[in-house]
Amino acid sequence: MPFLKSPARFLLHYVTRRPLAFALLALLVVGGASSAVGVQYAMKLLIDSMTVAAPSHAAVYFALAAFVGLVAIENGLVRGAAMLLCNITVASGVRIRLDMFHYLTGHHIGFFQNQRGGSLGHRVGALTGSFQALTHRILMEITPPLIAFGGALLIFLAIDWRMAVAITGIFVAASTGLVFLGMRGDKYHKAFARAASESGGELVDLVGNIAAIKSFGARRRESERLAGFFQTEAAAQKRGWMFVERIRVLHDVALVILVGGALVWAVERWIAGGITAGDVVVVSAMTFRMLNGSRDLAMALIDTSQQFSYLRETLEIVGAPHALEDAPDAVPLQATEGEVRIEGLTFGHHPGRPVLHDLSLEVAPGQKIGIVGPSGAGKSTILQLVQRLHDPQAGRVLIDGQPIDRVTQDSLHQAVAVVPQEVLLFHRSILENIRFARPDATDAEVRAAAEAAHCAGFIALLPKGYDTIVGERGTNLSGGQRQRIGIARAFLSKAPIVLLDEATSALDTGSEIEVQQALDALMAHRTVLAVAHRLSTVVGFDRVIVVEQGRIVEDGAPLSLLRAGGAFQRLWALQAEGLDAPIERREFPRFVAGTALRMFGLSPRPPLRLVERQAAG
Ligand SMILES: Nc1ncnc2c1ncn2[C@@H]1O[C@H](COP(=O)(O)OP(=O)(O)OP(=O)(O)O)[C@@H](O)[C@H]1O
Repeated sequence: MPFLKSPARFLLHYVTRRPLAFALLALLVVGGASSAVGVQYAMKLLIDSMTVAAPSHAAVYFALAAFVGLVAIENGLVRGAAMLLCNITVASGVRIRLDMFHYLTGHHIGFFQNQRGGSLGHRVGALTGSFQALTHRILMEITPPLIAFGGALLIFLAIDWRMAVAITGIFVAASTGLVFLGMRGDKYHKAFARAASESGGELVDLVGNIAAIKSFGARRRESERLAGFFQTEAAAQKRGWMFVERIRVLHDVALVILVGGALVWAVERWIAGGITAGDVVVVSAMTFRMLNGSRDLAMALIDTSQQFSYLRETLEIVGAPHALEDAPDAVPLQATEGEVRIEGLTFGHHPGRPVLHDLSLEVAPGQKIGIVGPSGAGKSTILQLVQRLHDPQAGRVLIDGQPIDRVTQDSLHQAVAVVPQEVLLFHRSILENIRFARPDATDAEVRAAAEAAHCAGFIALLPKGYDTIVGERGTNLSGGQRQRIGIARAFLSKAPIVLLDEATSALDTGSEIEVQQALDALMAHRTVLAVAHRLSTVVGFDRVIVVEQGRIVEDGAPLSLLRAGGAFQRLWALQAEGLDAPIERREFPRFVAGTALRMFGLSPRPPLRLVERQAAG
């Protein structure tokens, strides 16, 4: 999307999407502003026709008709322009937000981890506001005074060229002076924008963490903290606002002096017989209008420049190039069997600090493979690379023989269902949340998926069954229930490959049994890669790989690995002994006795294991 690179391109892109509407709008604006100039001239004609020695009624009525007619035309055109502008910008606002949402969601997952979600959403919404403000300023606040100035110049030239020169000088000096002064206030406006964004972000953060605030009884404390942000914002807002008001005062003083001066000059010229009474009226009215216009023009120019810089900043963030694009010749993945092949993967989040080292793995269709190992070994990273959430520095992943960086990301994600530790739910009904996995699924298919995932029982007990709204992020459901909704989604997606990332580790034993039953049903006839901390969950798997420091150190059937006396058996022994739990949770006397025995070389378990565990942990 090259139009995301600069504010001017952005504006032009959305203007040229509706060329006829914007052309008509420009015509209406120019017509309205020209009619306003015509009104001034008709006023002069009217007064002149009334103040001649022998007024002609026909000439008076003609001038009157021209005056009234032009007033009507001006208002009609301006109102028409405003209505058309409303229609165009509202419709463009919908398009802009949809385009931005589409582009934003194409960003790499790491992009979102480094941004505040609320502030990104706010920026996407604000782009519409910027487009509307800019089109309004340019068409309704900058173009009319410029046309009024051009028209006035012509009228003044017809009356007295010296006045034309004087008024041009004044107009240009007043506008540029105001713009110059106004730009000096830019720092205040930027400071206000920064403070407003910070306090807005704080507010969103607090509302999002309301449970923590309540559980720590921190309402008062947090509201005092928030007050600090609001006060900073208010002070910044006041500084910017008062700066503008002071400029206005300056301008008003200049306006009184200049209009007064122009009027005195015009009256003196009339006394000298150089110009007519109509000329005096039009000179004073035009001078007043132009000086007022110069202020509006200057304010609009300042505002436009601020909107441009805000737009530029937002486009730099939202419009940053996508780190992970579909290849230009990407085709949809044809995943029928569900074979996963990982070839020589080397990957690190930071260059020079690899998390995975030349890791290879073949998972046959329908095979269930458990991935175990110490914390930080790179287990979840393997799952992320199979989903192509990152591109590796070396190596590749193939699904049914197709390299995943040669297929479309959407088709890849449809073929790979993920059940994470924390299932993310939308503030929608249960039915919609499950159907999220496959929008064209019928109600019956959604219900069948829910049954298969052992959800039907608890859904039946909810106040509105499948139509119950789950609350933001699923807060109205228990952890185990959310997990089973996640499993129902995976059922519905019909993906041949399932990735489980510690799907049961956050659950209590009761919930775990229910979720495990749902998972067992899900895993049947699918290829499964499951990261597990509780080793008992992978005992029934076809294979287990042990990952340590980004390398596979052991690979085999769980029971044979248990007998092999290697890494898996060590992990198993540690877990069985509870040594991978924090010391304070362990049975203290047993720990002390065990340590004493080990000190005297009497321990049935070599102390090396403890040392290893501590080193790994
Ligand atoms: N977004 C990230 N940016 C930088 N480093 C990261 C990021 N995500 C993970 N890491 C690092 O990559 C390494 C592997 O992380 P990974 O989550 O794959 O480990 P894991 O084996 O799944 O651990 P655990 O069992 O604790 O979940 C860790 O050292 C971790 O700190």
